[in-house]
Amino acid sequence: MTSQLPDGPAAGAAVSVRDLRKSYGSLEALRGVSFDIERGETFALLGPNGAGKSSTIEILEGYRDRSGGFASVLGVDPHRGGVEWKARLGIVLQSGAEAADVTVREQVAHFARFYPRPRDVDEVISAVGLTDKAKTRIRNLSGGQRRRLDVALGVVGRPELLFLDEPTTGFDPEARHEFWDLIRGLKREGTTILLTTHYLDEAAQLSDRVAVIARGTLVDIGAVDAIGDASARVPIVRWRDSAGRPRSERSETPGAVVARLIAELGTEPRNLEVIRPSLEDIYLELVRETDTAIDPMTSAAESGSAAEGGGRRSSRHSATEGDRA
Ligand SMILES: Nc1ncnc2c1ncn2[C@@H]1O[C@H](COP(=O)(O)OP(=O)(O)OP(=O)(O)O)[C@@H](O)[C@H]1O
Repeated sequence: MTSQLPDGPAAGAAVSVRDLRKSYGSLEALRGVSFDIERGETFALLGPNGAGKSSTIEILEGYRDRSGGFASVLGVDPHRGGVEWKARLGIVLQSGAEAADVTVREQVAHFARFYPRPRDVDEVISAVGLTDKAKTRIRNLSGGQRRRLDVALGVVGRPELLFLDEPTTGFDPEARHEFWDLIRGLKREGTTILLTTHYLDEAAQLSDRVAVIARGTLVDIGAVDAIGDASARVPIVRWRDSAGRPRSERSETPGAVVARLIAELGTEPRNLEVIRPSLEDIYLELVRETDTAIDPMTSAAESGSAAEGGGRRSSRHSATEGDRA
Protein backbone atom coordinates (compact mmCIF):
# COMPACT_ATOMS: atom_id res chain seq x y z
CA MET A 1 0.00 0.00 0.00
CA THR A 2 0.96 3.65 -0.17
CA SER A 3 4.40 4.13 1.33
CA GLN A 4 5.21 6.76 3.94
CA LEU A 5 6.43 9.96 2.28
CA PRO A 6 8.31 12.89 3.78
CA ASP A 7 6.26 16.11 4.11
CA GLY A 8 8.41 18.06 1.65
CA PRO A 9 9.82 17.09 -1.75
CA ALA A 10 12.17 14.09 -1.71
CA ALA A 11 15.81 15.08 -2.33
CA GLY A 12 16.75 14.42 -5.95
CA ALA A 13 13.21 13.59 -7.04
CA ALA A 14 12.22 14.74 -10.53
CA VAL A 15 8.60 15.11 -9.42
CA SER A 16 7.20 15.52 -5.92
CA VAL A 17 3.51 15.82 -5.20
CA ARG A 18 1.93 16.18 -1.76
CA ASP A 19 -1.79 16.25 -1.02
CA LEU A 20 -2.53 17.38 -4.59
CA ARG A 21 -6.11 18.57 -5.02
CA LYS A 22 -8.12 19.67 -8.03
CA SER A 23 -11.78 20.66 -8.14
CA TYR A 24 -13.87 21.50 -11.17
CA GLY A 25 -16.87 23.27 -9.66
CA SER A 26 -18.32 20.83 -7.14
CA LEU A 27 -16.41 17.85 -8.56
CA GLU A 28 -13.31 16.88 -6.60
CA ALA A 29 -11.22 15.32 -9.37
CA LEU A 30 -8.13 14.96 -7.13
CA ARG A 31 -8.64 14.46 -3.41
CA GLY A 32 -5.14 14.64 -1.97
CA VAL A 33 -2.65 12.64 -4.02
CA SER A 34 1.01 12.26 -2.93
CA PHE A 35 3.94 10.59 -4.72
CA ASP A 36 7.54 11.11 -5.80
CA ILE A 37 9.16 10.18 -9.11
CA GLU A 38 12.91 9.62 -8.93
CA ARG A 39 15.20 10.97 -11.64
CA GLY A 40 15.64 8.41 -14.41
CA GLU A 41 12.57 6.47 -13.32
CA THR A 42 9.70 5.45 -15.61
CA PHE A 43 6.52 5.88 -13.59
CA ALA A 44 3.05 4.90 -14.81
CA LEU A 45 -0.14 6.48 -13.57
CA LEU A 46 -2.97 3.99 -13.96
CA GLY A 47 -6.68 4.34 -13.33
CA PRO A 48 -10.10 4.08 -14.94
CA ASN A 49 -11.65 6.83 -17.09
CA GLY A 50 -12.15 9.98 -15.03
CA ALA A 51 -9.80 8.86 -12.21
CA GLY A 52 -7.78 12.09 -12.37
CA LYS A 53 -4.69 11.01 -14.35
CA SER A 54 -4.81 13.76 -16.96
CA SER A 55 -5.66 16.36 -14.32
CA THR A 56 -2.52 15.29 -12.43
CA ILE A 57 -0.34 15.38 -15.54
CA GLU A 58 -1.73 18.72 -16.68
CA ILE A 59 -1.00 20.28 -13.29
CA LEU A 60 2.55 18.93 -13.40
CA GLU A 61 3.04 20.25 -16.95
CA GLY A 62 2.06 23.72 -15.73
CA TYR A 63 -1.03 23.75 -17.92
CA ARG A 64 -3.64 23.53 -15.16
CA ASP A 65 -3.68 25.24 -11.77
CA ARG A 66 -4.13 23.04 -8.73
CA SER A 67 -6.78 23.73 -6.13
CA GLY A 68 -4.54 22.69 -3.23
CA GLY A 69 -1.44 20.82 -2.15
CA PHE A 70 2.21 20.99 -3.19
CA ALA A 71 3.90 20.13 -6.49
CA SER A 72 7.52 20.33 -7.59
CA VAL A 73 8.71 19.40 -11.09
CA LEU A 74 12.48 19.47 -11.74
CA GLY A 75 12.74 21.61 -8.61
CA VAL A 76 10.20 24.20 -9.81
CA ASP A 77 6.57 24.84 -8.85
CA PRO A 78 4.85 24.01 -12.16
CA HIS A 79 2.41 26.87 -11.62
CA ARG A 80 5.35 29.28 -11.83
CA GLY A 81 7.52 27.45 -14.38
CA GLY A 82 8.92 29.74 -17.10
CA VAL A 83 10.13 29.11 -20.64
CA GLU A 84 13.50 27.67 -19.54
CA TRP A 85 11.75 25.18 -17.27
CA LYS A 86 9.30 24.22 -20.05
CA ALA A 87 12.23 23.60 -22.40
CA ARG A 88 13.35 20.81 -20.03
CA LEU A 89 10.00 19.01 -20.44
CA GLY A 90 8.70 16.87 -23.28
CA ILE A 91 4.95 16.60 -23.58
CA VAL A 92 2.88 14.12 -25.55
CA LEU A 93 -0.74 15.03 -25.04
CA GLN A 94 -3.71 12.70 -25.04
CA SER A 95 -5.20 14.28 -28.17
CA GLY A 96 -2.89 14.39 -31.10
CA ALA A 97 -1.40 16.67 -33.70
CA GLU A 98 -3.68 18.92 -35.67
CA ALA A 99 -4.18 18.24 -39.37
CA ALA A 100 -1.63 20.81 -40.51
CA ASP A 101 -0.55 21.63 -44.05
CA VAL A 102 3.17 21.34 -43.25
CA THR A 103 5.17 18.15 -43.72
CA VAL A 104 6.32 15.84 -40.92
CA ARG A 105 9.93 16.99 -41.31
CA GLU A 106 9.00 20.68 -41.35
CA GLN A 107 6.96 20.27 -38.17
CA VAL A 108 9.66 18.36 -36.28
CA ALA A 109 12.33 20.87 -37.44
CA HIS A 110 10.07 23.74 -36.36
CA PHE A 111 9.72 22.30 -32.84
CA ALA A 112 13.45 21.52 -32.63
CA ARG A 113 14.18 25.24 -32.94
CA PHE A 114 12.45 25.96 -29.61
CA TYR A 115 15.02 23.97 -27.63
CA PRO A 116 18.64 24.71 -26.74
CA ARG A 117 19.93 21.14 -27.32
CA PRO A 118 17.53 19.46 -29.76
CA ARG A 119 18.01 15.98 -31.15
CA ASP A 120 18.81 15.46 -34.81
CA VAL A 121 15.51 15.90 -36.68
CA ASP A 122 15.99 12.95 -39.06
CA GLU A 123 17.08 10.64 -36.23
CA VAL A 124 13.90 11.48 -34.32
CA ILE A 125 11.74 10.91 -37.41
CA SER A 126 13.45 7.57 -37.94
CA ALA A 127 13.09 6.57 -34.26
CA VAL A 128 9.31 6.94 -34.47
CA GLY A 129 9.21 5.06 -37.79
CA LEU A 130 8.15 7.98 -39.99
CA THR A 131 11.13 8.22 -42.36
CA ASP A 132 8.93 7.14 -45.29
CA LYS A 133 6.47 9.90 -44.39
CA ALA A 134 8.98 12.70 -43.69
CA LYS A 135 7.82 14.66 -46.75
CA THR A 136 4.11 13.89 -46.27
CA ARG A 137 1.77 16.65 -45.10
CA ILE A 138 0.43 16.01 -41.60
CA ARG A 139 -3.19 16.11 -42.76
CA ASN A 140 -2.48 13.07 -44.95
CA LEU A 141 -1.13 10.89 -42.10
CA SER A 142 -3.19 8.08 -40.57
CA GLY A 143 -4.28 8.36 -36.92
CA GLY A 144 -1.47 6.09 -35.72
CA GLN A 145 1.09 8.00 -37.80
CA ARG A 146 -0.07 11.29 -36.28
CA ARG A 147 0.39 9.77 -32.84
CA ARG A 148 3.97 8.82 -33.78
CA LEU A 149 4.49 12.44 -34.85
CA ASP A 150 3.21 13.55 -31.42
CA VAL A 151 5.86 11.36 -29.82
CA ALA A 152 8.54 12.81 -32.14
CA LEU A 153 7.54 16.35 -31.14
CA GLY A 154 7.63 15.37 -27.47
CA VAL A 155 11.18 13.99 -27.59
CA VAL A 156 12.92 16.29 -30.13
CA GLY A 157 13.89 18.76 -27.39
CA ARG A 158 15.89 16.08 -25.50
CA PRO A 159 13.67 16.48 -22.42
CA GLU A 160 14.84 15.65 -18.90
CA LEU A 161 11.26 14.74 -18.04
CA LEU A 162 8.86 13.29 -20.59
CA PHE A 163 5.09 13.26 -20.06
CA LEU A 164 3.31 10.62 -22.11
CA ASP A 165 -0.49 10.76 -21.83
CA GLU A 166 -1.85 7.58 -23.43
CA PRO A 167 0.90 7.67 -26.06
CA THR A 168 0.09 4.51 -28.02
CA THR A 169 -3.65 4.89 -28.49
CA GLY A 170 -4.31 4.00 -32.14
CA PHE A 171 -0.98 2.21 -32.67
CA ASP A 172 -0.97 -1.19 -34.34
CA PRO A 173 0.80 -3.93 -32.32
CA GLU A 174 4.05 -3.61 -34.28
CA ALA A 175 4.11 0.18 -33.82
CA ARG A 176 3.48 -0.29 -30.10
CA HIS A 177 6.50 -2.58 -29.78
CA GLU A 178 8.65 -0.12 -31.75
CA PHE A 179 7.45 2.66 -29.45
CA TRP A 180 8.41 0.61 -26.40
CA ASP A 181 11.94 0.24 -27.84
CA LEU A 182 12.09 4.01 -28.34
CA ILE A 183 11.05 4.62 -24.73
CA ARG A 184 13.59 2.09 -23.42
CA GLY A 185 16.29 3.99 -25.37
CA LEU A 186 15.22 7.29 -23.78
CA LYS A 187 15.25 5.61 -20.39
CA ARG A 188 18.80 4.33 -20.98
CA GLU A 189 19.81 7.94 -21.68
CA GLY A 190 18.48 8.89 -18.23
CA THR A 191 15.17 10.50 -19.22
CA THR A 192 12.56 10.51 -16.45
CA ILE A 193 9.19 9.42 -17.83
CA LEU A 194 5.67 9.86 -16.50
CA LEU A 195 3.27 7.70 -18.46
CA THR A 196 -0.47 7.22 -18.39
CA THR A 197 -1.91 4.29 -20.24
CA HIS A 198 -4.95 2.02 -20.31
CA TYR A 199 -2.75 -0.79 -21.67
CA LEU A 200 -1.61 -2.65 -18.58
CA ASP A 201 0.91 -4.69 -20.58
CA GLU A 202 2.47 -1.40 -21.67
CA ALA A 203 2.78 -0.27 -18.06
CA ALA A 204 4.27 -3.64 -17.09
CA GLN A 205 6.76 -3.52 -19.98
CA LEU A 206 8.00 0.02 -19.44
CA SER A 207 7.57 1.10 -15.84
CA ASP A 208 9.78 0.81 -12.80
CA ARG A 209 6.86 1.75 -10.57
CA VAL A 210 3.13 2.29 -11.02
CA ALA A 211 0.56 4.29 -9.09
CA VAL A 212 -3.12 3.39 -9.31
CA ILE A 213 -5.59 6.22 -8.83
CA ALA A 214 -9.35 5.84 -8.71
CA ARG A 215 -11.85 8.63 -8.12
CA GLY A 216 -9.12 11.12 -7.38
CA THR A 217 -7.45 9.04 -4.68
CA LEU A 218 -4.18 7.12 -4.77
CA VAL A 219 -5.16 3.50 -4.25
CA ASP A 220 -1.72 1.91 -4.40
CA ILE A 221 1.85 2.66 -5.48
CA GLY A 222 4.87 0.43 -5.88
CA ALA A 223 7.03 -1.65 -8.19
CA VAL A 224 5.13 -3.32 -11.02
CA ASP A 225 5.61 -6.73 -9.40
CA ALA A 226 4.74 -5.54 -5.90
CA ILE A 227 1.45 -3.62 -6.04
CA GLY A 228 -1.81 -5.13 -4.83
CA ASP A 229 -2.47 -7.35 -1.83
CA ALA A 230 -0.15 -10.32 -1.45
CA SER A 231 -3.26 -12.53 -1.70
CA ALA A 232 -4.02 -11.12 -5.18
CA ARG A 233 -0.62 -12.30 -6.44
CA VAL A 234 -0.98 -15.95 -5.39
CA PRO A 235 -0.65 -18.25 -8.44
CA ILE A 236 -3.66 -20.24 -9.63
CA VAL A 237 -3.52 -23.86 -10.79
CA ARG A 238 -6.33 -24.72 -13.25
CA TRP A 239 -7.28 -28.08 -14.73
CA ARG A 240 -10.31 -30.18 -15.71
CA ASP A 241 -11.41 -33.14 -13.63
CA SER A 242 -12.31 -36.57 -15.05
CA ALA A 243 -15.87 -35.35 -15.80
CA GLY A 244 -14.48 -32.36 -17.73
CA ARG A 245 -15.48 -29.83 -15.06
CA PRO A 246 -13.14 -26.81 -14.62
CA ARG A 247 -11.24 -26.90 -11.32
CA SER A 248 -8.81 -24.43 -9.78
CA GLU A 249 -6.73 -23.99 -6.65
CA ARG A 250 -4.69 -20.99 -5.48
CA SER A 251 -1.34 -21.83 -3.94
CA GLU A 252 2.01 -20.22 -3.17
CA THR A 253 3.52 -23.59 -4.18
CA PRO A 254 1.77 -24.46 -7.47
CA GLY A 255 4.39 -27.11 -8.27
CA ALA A 256 3.35 -29.03 -5.16
CA VAL A 257 -0.32 -28.83 -6.21
CA VAL A 258 0.53 -30.20 -9.67
CA ALA A 259 2.61 -33.01 -8.13
CA ARG A 260 -0.29 -33.91 -5.81
CA LEU A 261 -2.79 -33.94 -8.69
CA ILE A 262 -0.56 -36.19 -10.77
CA ALA A 263 -0.14 -38.55 -7.81
CA GLU A 264 -3.92 -38.61 -7.19
CA LEU A 265 -4.93 -39.05 -10.84
CA GLY A 266 -2.03 -41.25 -11.85
CA THR A 267 -1.72 -39.12 -14.97
CA GLU A 268 -1.28 -35.53 -16.15
CA PRO A 269 -4.43 -33.46 -15.32
CA ARG A 270 -6.37 -32.32 -18.40
CA ASN A 271 -5.91 -28.71 -19.59
CA LEU A 272 -3.42 -28.06 -16.80
CA GLU A 273 -2.16 -24.50 -16.47
CA VAL A 274 -0.47 -22.43 -13.79
CA ILE A 275 -1.37 -18.74 -13.96
CA ARG A 276 0.34 -15.87 -12.21
CA PRO A 277 -2.04 -12.91 -11.88
CA SER A 278 -0.98 -10.20 -14.32
CA LEU A 279 -0.70 -6.49 -13.56
CA GLU A 280 -4.11 -6.23 -15.25
CA ASP A 281 -5.69 -8.77 -12.85
CA ILE A 282 -4.23 -6.97 -9.83
CA TYR A 283 -5.20 -3.54 -11.16
CA LEU A 284 -8.80 -4.65 -11.77
CA GLU A 285 -9.03 -6.00 -8.23
CA LEU A 286 -7.71 -2.71 -6.78
CA VAL A 287 -10.14 -0.61 -8.81
CA ARG A 288 -13.10 -2.88 -7.97
CA GLU A 289 -12.28 -2.60 -4.26
CA THR A 290 -12.35 1.22 -4.58
CA ASP A 291 -15.68 1.13 -6.43
CA THR A 292 -17.17 -1.07 -3.72
CA ALA A 293 -15.97 1.27 -0.96
CA ILE A 294 -17.30 4.45 -2.64
CA ASP A 295 -19.75 6.64 -0.74
CA PRO A 296 -22.95 7.00 -2.80
CA MET A 297 -23.07 10.72 -1.89
CA THR A 298 -19.86 11.24 -3.86
CA SER A 299 -21.39 9.94 -7.07
CA ALA A 300 -24.29 12.39 -6.63
CA ALA A 301 -21.85 15.32 -6.25
CA GLU A 302 -19.96 14.24 -9.38
CA SER A 303 -23.00 14.49 -11.62
CA GLY A 304 -23.45 18.19 -10.66
CA SER A 305 -19.93 19.38 -11.58
CA ALA A 306 -19.13 22.56 -13.51
CA ALA A 307 -16.81 22.59 -16.51
CA GLU A 308 -13.57 24.55 -16.25
CA GLY A 309 -12.87 26.89 -19.14
CA GLY A 310 -10.98 25.42 -22.04
CA GLY A 311 -11.54 21.77 -21.17
CA ARG A 312 -8.95 19.36 -22.53
CA ARG A 313 -6.21 20.75 -24.73
CA SER A 314 -6.71 19.82 -28.33
CA SER A 315 -3.14 20.17 -29.54
CA ARG A 316 0.36 20.19 -28.16
CA HIS A 317 2.20 23.43 -27.54
CA SER A 318 5.84 24.30 -27.81
CA ALA A 319 8.15 25.23 -24.99
CA THR A 320 7.68 28.90 -25.74
CA GLU A 321 3.93 28.98 -25.96
CA GLY A 322 2.39 29.67 -22.54
CA ASP A 323 -0.73 27.54 -22.35
CA ARG A 324 -2.15 27.82 -18.89
CA ALA A 325 -5.88 27.25 -18.57
N1 LIG B 1 -12.17 20.95 -17.73
C1 LIG B 1 -12.92 20.20 -16.94
N2 LIG B 1 -14.08 20.67 -16.44
C2 LIG B 1 -14.86 19.92 -15.62
N3 LIG B 1 -14.57 18.66 -15.25
C3 LIG B 1 -13.41 18.14 -15.72
C4 LIG B 1 -12.53 18.87 -16.58
N4 LIG B 1 -11.47 18.09 -16.87
C5 LIG B 1 -11.68 16.92 -16.23
N5 LIG B 1 -12.84 16.94 -15.55
C6 LIG B 1 -13.41 15.85 -14.71
O1 LIG B 1 -12.44 15.51 -13.74
C7 LIG B 1 -12.42 14.09 -13.54
C8 LIG B 1 -11.01 13.59 -13.80
O2 LIG B 1 -10.75 13.76 -15.18
P1 LIG B 1 -9.33 13.37 -15.82
O3 LIG B 1 -9.38 13.80 -17.24
O4 LIG B 1 -8.24 13.90 -14.97
O5 LIG B 1 -9.38 11.77 -15.70
P2 LIG B 1 -8.46 10.67 -16.42
O6 LIG B 1 -8.06 9.73 -15.34
O7 LIG B 1 -7.38 11.32 -17.19
O8 LIG B 1 -9.51 9.98 -17.39
P3 LIG B 1 -9.30 9.27 -18.83
O9 LIG B 1 -8.67 7.95 -18.58
O10 LIG B 1 -10.70 9.12 -19.31
O11 LIG B 1 -8.47 10.18 -19.68
C9 LIG B 1 -13.47 13.51 -14.48
O12 LIG B 1 -14.65 13.29 -13.75
C10 LIG B 1 -13.66 14.59 -15.52
O13 LIG B 1 -14.98 14.57 -16.03
